[in-house]
Amino acid sequence: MSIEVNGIAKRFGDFVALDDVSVAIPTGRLTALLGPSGGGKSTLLRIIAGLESADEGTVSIEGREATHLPPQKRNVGFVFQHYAAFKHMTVAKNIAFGLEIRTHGGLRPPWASQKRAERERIDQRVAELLELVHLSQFGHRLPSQLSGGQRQRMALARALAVEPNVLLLDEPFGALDAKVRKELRDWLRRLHDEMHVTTVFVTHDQEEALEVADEIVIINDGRVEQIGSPDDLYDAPANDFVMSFLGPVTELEGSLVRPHDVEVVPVSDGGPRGALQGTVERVTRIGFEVRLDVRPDAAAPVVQATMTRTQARALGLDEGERVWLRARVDRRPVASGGLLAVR
Ligand SMILES: Nc1ncnc2c1ncn2[C@@H]1O[C@H](COP(=O)(O)OP(=O)(O)OP(=O)(O)O)[C@@H](O)[C@H]1O
Repeated sequence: MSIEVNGIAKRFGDFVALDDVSVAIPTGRLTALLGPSGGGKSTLLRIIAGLESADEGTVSIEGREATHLPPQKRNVGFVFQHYAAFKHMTVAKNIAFGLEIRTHGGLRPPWASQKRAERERIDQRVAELLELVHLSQFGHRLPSQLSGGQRQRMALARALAVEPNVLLLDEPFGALDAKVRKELRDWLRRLHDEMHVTTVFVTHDQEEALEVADEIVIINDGRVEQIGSPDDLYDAPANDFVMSFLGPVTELEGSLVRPHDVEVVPVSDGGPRGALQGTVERVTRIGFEVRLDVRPDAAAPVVQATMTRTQARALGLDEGERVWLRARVDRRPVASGGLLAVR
């Protein structure tokens, strides 16, 4: 394991931000800390980085006890949502900064020949990093002359420059628009496949986590709800919270089910007897998908079902149509009160 967090507790005054959190993050993987706003994701990441200290518990990085180590001794790279670049330095200089500090602590080496050799080594490394983040032609620009997405890639290059054991990213694409976010997400996955640096990133975006991460840690209200691969979590959620957080859910005969797992058959077609009967109240077309709101005859909440346009057309489904409803898969009993069901 690359990072082991054990029994971490963190309070801000009376407020419990993290409560007995234990997580083991495997080496070389891309792990997402996912959960709703205020759940404690950033606090956990900052404790791993050493930017915040825990009230209880331990952190070890690459097998080394790190609970009381300062951030600069942990060999971690860090990227925030809003990256603070040195505005007056070029992109290349920004990336070189960490390398220069590391090699000679900011002091000039005494001999001219030494200085030249070192300069060449750093320049070469910066050129490699610029290529890695696809910014080769932008090295001479100032950060203000880059787009938001390019700036975040520069931030990643800077974090990677010192060859960290672990890369920690706090909503790295959070401030960007949806299209750029999506591009950077694909790019991060490819970059990770090339580099295999153990990476932990915070996100509140389910799709981002499901698409990019090898492992997902779901954090809510200062606690870990579940840890697993995207498939594990999606197919076998540990509880209603995880199920509802990872995708849409609807209530069908007292159980939670995903709308695309609701089978809808017109009553006129015979249909699966014994299922719930209802009337299609609304048909909404969203891109290739069709969403149906069906009001059951029995006193029960409206059921949502989704299917492709082709399926909807083949079934001839329209508003006012009488239909049978049935779940295609096992369902989860609804938590008391059914608060998580879509109504
Ligand atoms: N320095 C602080 N002082 C007081 N409260 C804090 C401090 N830092 C965080 N908190 C509180 O701790 C809780 C967890 O915050 P944290 O930033 O870890 O959540 P998060 O899951 O990362 O949320 P978001 O997605 O909104 O960033 C929040 O309720 C926040 O208000």
